[in-house]
Amino acid sequence: MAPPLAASLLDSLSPAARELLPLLFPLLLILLLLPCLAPASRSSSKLPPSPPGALPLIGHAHLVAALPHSSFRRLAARHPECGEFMTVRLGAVPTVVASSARAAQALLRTHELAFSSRVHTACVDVLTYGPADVAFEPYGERWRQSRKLVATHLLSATKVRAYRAARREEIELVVGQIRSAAAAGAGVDISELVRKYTNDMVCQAVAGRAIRVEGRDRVFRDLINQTLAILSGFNLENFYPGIAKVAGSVLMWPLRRKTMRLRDRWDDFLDSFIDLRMSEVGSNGAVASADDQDQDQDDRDLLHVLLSVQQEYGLTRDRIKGLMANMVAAATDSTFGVLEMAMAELMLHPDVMAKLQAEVRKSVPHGQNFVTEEDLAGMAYLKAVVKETLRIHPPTPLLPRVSHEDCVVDGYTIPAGMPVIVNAWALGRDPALWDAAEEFIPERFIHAGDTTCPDFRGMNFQFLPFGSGRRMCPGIGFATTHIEIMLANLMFHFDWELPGSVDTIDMTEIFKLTVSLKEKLVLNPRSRGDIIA
Ligand code: HEM
Repeated sequence: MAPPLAASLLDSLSPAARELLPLLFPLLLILLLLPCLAPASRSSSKLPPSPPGALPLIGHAHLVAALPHSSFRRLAARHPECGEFMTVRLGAVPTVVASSARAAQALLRTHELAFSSRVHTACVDVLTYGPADVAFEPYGERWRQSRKLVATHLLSATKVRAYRAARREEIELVVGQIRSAAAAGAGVDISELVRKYTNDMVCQAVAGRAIRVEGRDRVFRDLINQTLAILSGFNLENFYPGIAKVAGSVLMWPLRRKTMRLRDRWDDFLDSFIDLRMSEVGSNGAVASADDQDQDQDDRDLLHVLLSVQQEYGLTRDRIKGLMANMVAAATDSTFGVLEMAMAELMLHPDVMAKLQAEVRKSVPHGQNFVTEEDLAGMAYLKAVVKETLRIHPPTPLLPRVSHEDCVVDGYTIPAGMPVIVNAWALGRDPALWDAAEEFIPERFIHAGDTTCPDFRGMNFQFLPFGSGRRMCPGIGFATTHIEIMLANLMFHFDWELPGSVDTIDMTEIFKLTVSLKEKLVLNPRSRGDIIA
């Protein structure tokens, strides 16, 4: 999953390492050739087929461009023998890519347990405190415990409901900002507005309202951006683990130093929250801030809950930090990406936008000037628009797993420890499974009474925006509630136009583990002043 690999590799080297390169080269060559000189391993002959074009040293990396989901689909389509499963070599690492619904089902359902871990590297370990989070923690008892904690105390339907008032407050702020822009005849940066909204909401749910004080929400966003940049950038360990092991201290020094500095910033930031809460610990050992005392139990943020069960669950401080950082990072860009893409698609499809606005405006009782979460229940077209956005633009286009035991899948032997990727983006656009697969047509999700209409809860393998199986996303309810209520209000309050100088929307994507638009989405709002008091 490299940006053009050779260039990134050179960029990542320190000046000293670049000077050493001629000396290191023979060593690198021996390390790279070792697998070729060794007798073929028992299982390698049974790996899925590889597309042609692999080069010495870099394998298929030159064929994988900045949008790996799109490159993998192109490779699979060009070489029919690779259409379901293929083995691509990224640097020295063979990786199995699944590109069909049948292949996804084989990995994520039939052999679900064998593929329920994730690859992690030294950088991931540093940034995830171990790993001590949910997303990178290897499958096992500790992962189960962490997942249960966040599923119960952050992501359950009751908890999501408890943040209804905070959501409303946040959306009213956004609507107010857009209304001011509309009055001034100015454009609004939708990308920035919805990114801030999702980040603020998840930060509040994780660390409480104090997050907004002194611009700390901005610090959180910056930390997430830096973390995603490191995790999605070039890392020698991902492509040449052998070399990284032997010569890593020289070659990886710049990246390790950058990662450690970032981790120090995470530490300072998260420790400040934890210290503040600890200073509020009551005499009975229970964590209760002045704010919390009159808070409903369901309204307590994740940090509060983690501290109150710290002893019972044996949670270390690092684990608490790992879980907090993971929730904010996993929630922000994915949720924001759907809102941004939905608005972009609606602008490109004015007929869909008009139909959605009509549904939303009709569903809100006369005289009411805000779409409430109760109103959402009747909005079938809104839900279809969100689903269609998730189908055609899944914000996490690749589902990364690793096998933790040798496993025979469809006649191929995938050895323990091999990275496996399900290309969820390709599944959602497979012309064999979807009519007019490249078109944005929300109606495909609202055939009245049709129970075959695909759902995104992990059982329809042509539609996996949230993944599938025990590692599937635990944040579905949290995400869809935040997306639906914001989108409905954007449709209710405003009509939308492209800025005068622009005649279409640039849908070019950028990939940083999640996908979003490369250029920010700027639109001109027009207020529906007749409705708003
Ligand atoms: C539209 C928004 C979102 C999308 C499309 C999305 C998608 C995904 C996907 C595809 C995975 C990998 C699943 C797999 O390997 O099968 C995942 C994992 C995860 N997501 Fe989400 N996600 C979203 C929002 C959220 C939110 C709001 C949270 C939490 C507040 C969250 C927390 C997580 C966590 C913790 C994992 C790791 C689960 C594990 O490994 O056990 N996500 N998400």
